[in-house]
Amino acid sequence: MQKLNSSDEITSLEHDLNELKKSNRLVDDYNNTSTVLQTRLERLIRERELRKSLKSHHEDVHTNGAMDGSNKDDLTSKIDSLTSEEELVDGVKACKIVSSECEYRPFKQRLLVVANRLPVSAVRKGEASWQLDVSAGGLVSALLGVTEFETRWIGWAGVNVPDEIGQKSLTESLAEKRCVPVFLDEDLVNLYYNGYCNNILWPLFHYLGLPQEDWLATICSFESQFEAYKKANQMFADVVNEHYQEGDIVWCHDYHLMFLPKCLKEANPNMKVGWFLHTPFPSSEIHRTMPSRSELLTAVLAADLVGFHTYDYARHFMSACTRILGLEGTPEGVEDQGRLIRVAAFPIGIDSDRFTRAIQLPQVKNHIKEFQERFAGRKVMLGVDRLDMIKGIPQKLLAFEKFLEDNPNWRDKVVLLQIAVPTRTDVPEYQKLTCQVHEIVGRINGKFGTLTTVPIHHLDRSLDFHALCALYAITDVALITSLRDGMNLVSYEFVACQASKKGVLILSEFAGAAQSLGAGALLVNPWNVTEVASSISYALNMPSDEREKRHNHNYMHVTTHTSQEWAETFVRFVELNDTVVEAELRTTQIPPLLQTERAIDRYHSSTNRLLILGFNATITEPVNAPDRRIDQFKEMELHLHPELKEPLKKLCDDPRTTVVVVSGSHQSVLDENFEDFNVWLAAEHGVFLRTANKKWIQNLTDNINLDWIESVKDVFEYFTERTPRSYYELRETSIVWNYKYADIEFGRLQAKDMLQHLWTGPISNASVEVVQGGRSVEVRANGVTKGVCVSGLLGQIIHEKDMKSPIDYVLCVGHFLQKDEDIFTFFEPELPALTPTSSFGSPGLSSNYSEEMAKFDDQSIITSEIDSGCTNNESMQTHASNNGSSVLDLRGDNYFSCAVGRKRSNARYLLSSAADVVALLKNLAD
Ligand SMILES: O=P(O)(O)OC[C@H]1O[C@H](O[C@H]2O[C@H](CO)[C@@H](O)[C@H](O)[C@H]2O)[C@H](O)[C@@H](O)[C@@H]1O
Ligand SMILES: O=c1ccn([C@@H]2O[C@H](COP(=O)(O)OP(=O)(O)O)[C@@H](O)[C@H]2O)c(=O)[nH]1
Repeated sequence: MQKLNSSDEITSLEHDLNELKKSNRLVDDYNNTSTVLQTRLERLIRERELRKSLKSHHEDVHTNGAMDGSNKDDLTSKIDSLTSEEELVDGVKACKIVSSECEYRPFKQRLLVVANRLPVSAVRKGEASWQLDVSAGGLVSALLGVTEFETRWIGWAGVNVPDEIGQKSLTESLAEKRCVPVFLDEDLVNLYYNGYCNNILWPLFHYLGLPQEDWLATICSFESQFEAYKKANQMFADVVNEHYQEGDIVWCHDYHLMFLPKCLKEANPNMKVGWFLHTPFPSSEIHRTMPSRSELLTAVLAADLVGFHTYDYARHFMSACTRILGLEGTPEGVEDQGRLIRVAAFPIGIDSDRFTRAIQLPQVKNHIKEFQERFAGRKVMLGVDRLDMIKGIPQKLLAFEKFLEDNPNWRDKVVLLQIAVPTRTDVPEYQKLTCQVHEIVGRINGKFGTLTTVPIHHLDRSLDFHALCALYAITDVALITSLRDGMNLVSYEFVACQASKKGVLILSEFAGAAQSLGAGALLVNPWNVTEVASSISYALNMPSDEREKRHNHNYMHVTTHTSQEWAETFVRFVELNDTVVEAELRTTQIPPLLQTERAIDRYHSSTNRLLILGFNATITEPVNAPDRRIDQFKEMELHLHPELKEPLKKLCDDPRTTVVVVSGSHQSVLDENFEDFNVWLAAEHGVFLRTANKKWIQNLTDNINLDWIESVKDVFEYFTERTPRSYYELRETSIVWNYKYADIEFGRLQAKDMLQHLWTGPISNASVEVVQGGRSVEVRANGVTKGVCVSGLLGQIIHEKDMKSPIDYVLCVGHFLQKDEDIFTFFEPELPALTPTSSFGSPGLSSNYSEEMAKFDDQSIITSEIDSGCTNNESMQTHASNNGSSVLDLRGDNYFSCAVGRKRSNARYLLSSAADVVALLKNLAD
C-alpha cells in the first residue's frame, strides 16, 4: 500500500473517503482517475484500504511531532486516566480536546445516539440542581466505549420532571455531558416503559411469553400501552428533529424505539437512520403472537440498516418480515417495493482496554487484596446480573444447590457471590422475582451454611466500577445462566479482567455471547440444573493448562472485538453509508410510474396500434386481496378480470388496433378465457400462436425436443406432494411448479433443493432452461422467451392483416419474469441486462438472446434497431423487413413499455398492479 507523507495527501485521502460515502465513484490510486465502483464488495475493500492508510498516517502525525510534545503528554495522560464511569461519560469531551489541539484535525462524523435511557440518570437535589449518576446495563457500558464519533445522546433521564425550571436546569446539566433529555411524564412512562416495553416486548423477545398471573389485565390494557408506546416514540423523534443537522447519522437503539425509524423518515426521508436491537429477536412464531406484529416490523423497516447481535436474531427478523409482511428476504436484507433494507449481525463488544487498565489501578488492587483475604481458602464463583427474569438467577441458585448436594467435599471450599442489580422495580414481575430469589438464597444458606460462613453471598445492589473489576479479577468461575440474553457483556468483562487468573467461564448457550465465547467457555443449558451442577464441578477441577487455553481463546476475542469496532462498523464505514448509497443505486434502476394520460392521448392520435398484454397478474382477476393472509389458500385457475371483458372486446374489435395476449399458460387456458375475443394469443411464451381466425399454429421451431418432460414431471410431482399448497402445471413445451400459496420459506428451500436435483439429474443433458420466478420454478424448452416470440408474431400479424401502413403505437404491458423481459429488449435492443438473479440457464446451454434471435431470423420478417437512448421527440429508427418496407414507426412518445407490480425492470414505466392495467385499458376503450 502506498505510504502517505504530507498532510495534503491525507486531505486528499479524506476527500476520497467522503466522496466514496457520498457516491459510488471514487478517485482511484490517488491520481484523480475516476472509477465507478461496481459492486458493494469493491467499495468496501477500497474503503477499508483508505481507512487503513488514513489511520496509519494519523499515527505518524501523532508520533512525529505534528502536535507539540508537551501538549501531547498532557492529552495522553488525560485519556489514560479515564477509568471511572463518570470520566468516561465526559470522555467524549476529552477526545474532542485531542482532536482540536492536533495540528491536523480528522473529520469526525456527527452521530445522534437515541436510546430510551441516557448514559446518566438524574436525581433531583434542589429546584434547579441535579445529581447525574451513570446508568447501569450493557447498552450504556458498550456505547460509552465509543469515542470515534462526535456523539450526542438523546434519551430519557429516568426521572419525571413536570416543571419548567426543572426541565430547563436538567437540560443544561445534561448538555455538559453532551446529552439531550426527552421528558416523559409519569403516566406515559408507566404505560410505555413499564407496560409495553418491559411487560410485553421484553418477555416476548426473550421467549418468556406474556406475564402469567396478570395476563388478562395485560391483554386488556394492550391497546392503551401500544398507543403510549407510539406517542413516546414520536416524542423521541421530535427531539431528534430539533437537534438534527444535515449529514448526521441517527442511530436508534433497542426495543423501546421500534417506531422511531418510521417517525424520523416521515419527517425527513433523507435522514440516515440505523436501528439496532440489543435483545434477541425471537422466532417468527413468537413474534406472530403480538397483536401489533405488522406495525412494529413495518416501522423498523423504515430504517436504512437494521442490526442485531447475532445472525440467528437477524434470521428470525427476516423470517418475520417474510411470513408476516410477505416481503422478499434476500441474502442482504429485506426488499420492500424495490427498497433494500439491509439486515445484518453486528456483535457488540466492550471497551476492553478500560478493564485491562483498571486492573492496574491502585484502588482496584486494594479491592483485590481485600477480597482475596476475605475469601482465602475458598474458590470464588461469581454471578453479576440485573435482577431480571431473563438472567436465570433462580435456576442458577438451584444448580448451585444441586452441586453442593452432590459434592459435599466442596461445601466449605467454595462461595458464590451473586450481584443482583435491581432493575425495573415498578414492574410487578420484577418485584415477584426479588422475593423468589431471596427465598431460595435463604433456603440454601440455611441448609449449607455454618456458624461462620454461608455458601451464597447475595447482594441486591450495584457495585462501583473499581469494585466490580476487582471481583472479576479474583473470580475462579463466572456463572452466567441467562435463559435468554441479547449478548451479555458481563461475560466479556470477566474475561478482560482475567489475564492473570485465567478463570473459567460457564455460559448459557442462550446468551448471544455463547456464539463468540462458545469455544472457550463451558456452555450450558440453564434449564438443566444437573448439567449446570456438573459443569460447576468440572470448572472447579479444571487443570490449569485447559483453563489457560480456554481463557486465551476468549481473551483474544474480547480484546479484538471491541465496542469501538462495533460502532465503527455499524455506523461509519461499512453498513449504514453503504446501505444508503446502495439503496440509491437500486432506486435509479426503478422506472417511473406511467403517466396514463399521455399513453391514452397518444393512443387516440395513432392509427395503427399494437397492444401486447401479459396475462397472469396483468389482466387476470386479482387473487391477492389487500387483506389476504399469507397462508390463505386461493383459487389457482386464472380468469380474465371481469371488469375487462367489455373494454377488451371493444379494443379487439377496433380495426385500427391489434391486441395480443402473450402468456406462459397452455392454449386451453387462453381459449377458455378469450373464446369470443377477436384477439391474437401467444401460449407457452409464444411457442403457439392463435391468429385472428382463431387457429392455433406453432410459431417457434417445429422440432422442440421434449424427451425431458416426463422425468421433470416426476420431480415436480414429488415436490408438490411434499410441499403443502404447492402445485404444478404441465404444458406442452414447459412445466411450472408454483409455491405461491405455500409457506414461503419452506417453498424456497424446496425450490433450492429441486433446482439442485434437476441440474444433477433429469435435465443435465437436456436442451432446456430453468427459470426461477418469485415463487415458481419453470422448466421450458431452450430459447423460448416472450421476446423471441414477438418477432415471429409480428410477421404473422403483418402478413395476415395485410398491413399497409406501419404500426405507429405500441403498448407492451406485463408482469413478466426477468427472463421474459426480452420482450422490452425486442423494441429497445440496447437496453442493459438486469442482474440475473432469477433466471438460470442449464449448465452448458446458452440462453444468449442474440443467438436465439439469429436462429429465428429466417422466420421473422422484421428486425428492429431502436435507439434506446432517444428522447421523446427523437425518432426511433425502425427498419424492417425482407421486403424493405418499414413496419414499425415508433418514436419515444408512441412506445410505452410497462412492468406491472415489479420495481426493477427494463420497461420504460411501471404500473403498480393489475388494477392499474384495468383502468388504463378501460380508458383506451373509451
Ligand atoms: O434500561 P433498563 O431498563 O434498566 O435496562 C438495562 C438495559 O438492559 C438491556 O440490555 C441489553 O443490552 C446489552 C448490550 O447490548 C446486551 O448485552 C444484553 O444482553 C441486553 O439485555 C436492554 O436491551 C437495554 O436497552 C437496557 O438499557
Ligand atoms: O453493579 C453493577 C453490575 C453490572 N454493571 C454493568 O451492567 C452491564 C450489564 O450488561 P449485560 O450486557 O451483561 O446485561 P444487561 O444488563 O444489559 O441485560 C455490564 O456492563 C456491567 O459492567 C454495573 O454497571 N454495575
